[in-house]
Amino acid sequence: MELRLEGVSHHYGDVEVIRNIDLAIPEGRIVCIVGPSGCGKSTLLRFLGGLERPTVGRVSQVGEPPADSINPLTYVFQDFALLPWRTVEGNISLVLSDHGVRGARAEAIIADVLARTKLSDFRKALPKQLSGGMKQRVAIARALAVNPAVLLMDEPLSALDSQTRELLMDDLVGLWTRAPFTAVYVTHNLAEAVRLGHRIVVLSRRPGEICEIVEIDTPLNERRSADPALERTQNHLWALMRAEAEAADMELVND
Ligand SMILES: Nc1ncnc2c1ncn2[C@@H]1O[C@H](COP(=O)(O)OP(=O)(O)OP(=O)(O)O)[C@@H](O)[C@H]1O
Repeated sequence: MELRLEGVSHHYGDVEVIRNIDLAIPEGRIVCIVGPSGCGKSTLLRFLGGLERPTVGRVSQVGEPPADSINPLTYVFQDFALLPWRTVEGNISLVLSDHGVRGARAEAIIADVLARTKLSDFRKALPKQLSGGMKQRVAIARALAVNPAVLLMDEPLSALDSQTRELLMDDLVGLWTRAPFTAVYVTHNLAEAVRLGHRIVVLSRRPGEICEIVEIDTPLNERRSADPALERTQNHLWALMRAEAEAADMELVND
């Protein structure tokens, strides 16, 4: 299933936050959205997930979600959003039972996603017993459990230290390489974007318009952190964003 934004603009009251966005999220690809604070990245993600509607324009789903998809559009948030009183498996079983999936089918799904996210030994742990990286693995496992057509990820690694971010990026690359998924990945971090994005959408400061869409052909599992071509792409992205980020900073100060 593909997602499309066509001619999307949005106002909150008198404030124009998004202007004239046309964007496709192709099946089996990770599309990163980068841009300065307040440019409308999370708002776009809410439109894509159907949580909110744009003032102008169309958000559409093209094609069908996988037949066994339990929740076609699933979010992963920066703050993990785990229930502290439920174990790792309890957090995952809850979203399954919310969709009527229980018993042996739920057990099989939970075992599968825990194995894929290297959490099998932690199924009985409570969130407070886990590091930040492990908590985010649980959130990713929970999202994968519903076999989404599109994963909507809002700064999923921002709350983590840099080493943990590296490990989680490796995990996401491994997960995608073994079973390609479709994702929209909002981030401030350009290193994450060039590591994980097949397509990187650079937004201007508010109102967010598309400055450029950068495609990266290097397969995800061949991308290395010191790769000169990726560094060039990252520098190019930063050159696009720098003036916008500075101007956005000034706007925040003056708000
Ligand atoms: N529900 C709302 N009501 C009014 N204004 C809103 C609402 N949600 C977001 N905004 C404003 O819309 C603009 C875009 O917000 P959004 O959170 O989408 O930006 P962002 O690019 O994700 O920001 P950041 O990078 O800081 O997370 C901001 O100016 C924000 O204050």
